Amino acid sequence: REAPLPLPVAQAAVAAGAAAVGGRRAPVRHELSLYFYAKTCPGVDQIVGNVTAPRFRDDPAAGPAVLRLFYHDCFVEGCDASILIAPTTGGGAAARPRVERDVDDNRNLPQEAFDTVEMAKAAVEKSCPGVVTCADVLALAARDFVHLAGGPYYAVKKGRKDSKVSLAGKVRGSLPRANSTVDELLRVFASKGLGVGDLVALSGAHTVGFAHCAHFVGRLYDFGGTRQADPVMDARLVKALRMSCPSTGGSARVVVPFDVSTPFQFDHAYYANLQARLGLLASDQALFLDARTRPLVQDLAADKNRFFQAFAASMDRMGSVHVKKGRKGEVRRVCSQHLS
Ligand code: HEM
Ligand SMILES: [Ca+2]
Ligand SMILES: [Ca+2]
Repeated sequence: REAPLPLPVAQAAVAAGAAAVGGRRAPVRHELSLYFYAKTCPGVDQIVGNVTAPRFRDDPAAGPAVLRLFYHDCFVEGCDASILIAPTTGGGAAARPRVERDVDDNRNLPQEAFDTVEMAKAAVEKSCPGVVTCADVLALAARDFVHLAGGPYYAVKKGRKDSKVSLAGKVRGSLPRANSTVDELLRVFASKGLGVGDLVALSGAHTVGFAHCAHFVGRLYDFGGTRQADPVMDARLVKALRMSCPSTGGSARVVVPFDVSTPFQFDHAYYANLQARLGLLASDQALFLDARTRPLVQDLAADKNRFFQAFAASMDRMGSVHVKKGRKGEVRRVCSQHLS
């Protein structure tokens, strides 16, 4: 298969997301419900949809960015909108408490993702003031963007409370890195109650969106101290990526697509790319190299519908991680600020 190279180089874009392949059930957590707002805000899905659809049209980069935001929320202290709390300003940098967004792993989450959630929340507040949480709005918006990009439409359960805190210290160890091994990926996912099927399916979110050079440049010039490119990466891809990402002196703003064949379409091309050694991050390509995940990659590469089903099921599980209920949480009015 000829992959269309060289790659387009776009200016900074962002996103988040992933899916899961069948198999193991996550442990039962707090129960969310499709009908949580049936009496208090029955139109909530529609209201959010009225914001996400025009956003996708006007600024397609907001889609992957919001999907990634949802993932970064759920993996740190559960799906509680803790990621949305804005860094405080003034009072001197040393004095202010550091929030999740202050941590390196979250710094390049684009502002447009936060703005999109804030717009959807504002629309919901107009119809149902003080009722729907930011955590639920984020889950709905992520679903919408998957669907708008051509992915599956799945029902989103609701009833998450927003967090009362956002602490920088909670991020470390909760998010895998671009060079994580499959062992590490599995360990982090397991700590959220997610299994190997979830890891493979949710990683399929990298069928859309872009990454900054810093996350994969180590594979291009000096892999493991060899002064060579990662031998696993397709040589044409190495060449194309080197054009976008010089070994020194490149722009920190350059981004390249995860999926060289259909970067804007939510399809199952990600998995065929892994088979063709066109995975961008080491953590992506590793899913095809490891015997535990390779059969799942092959399975999803072969069947788009199976990927869509697995992704939807895993998004449901990821969206239920450590959900807060009752007085353990709040319903924020503005997603970037706690109530008090
Ligand atoms: C399995 C472990 C994962 C690792 C190591 C990982 C790592 C990364 C990295 C390094 C980037 C590039 C960020 C940048 O340079 O701006 C990225 C982007 C992205 N991630 Fe992941 N990710 C993982 C799982 C997930 C999951 C579970 C989802 C969602 C379900 C997801 C959705 C995305 C999306 C959509 C983007 C593109 C963002 C954009 O274009 O704005 N990722 N990821
Ligand atoms: Ca969170
Ligand atoms: Ca794609």
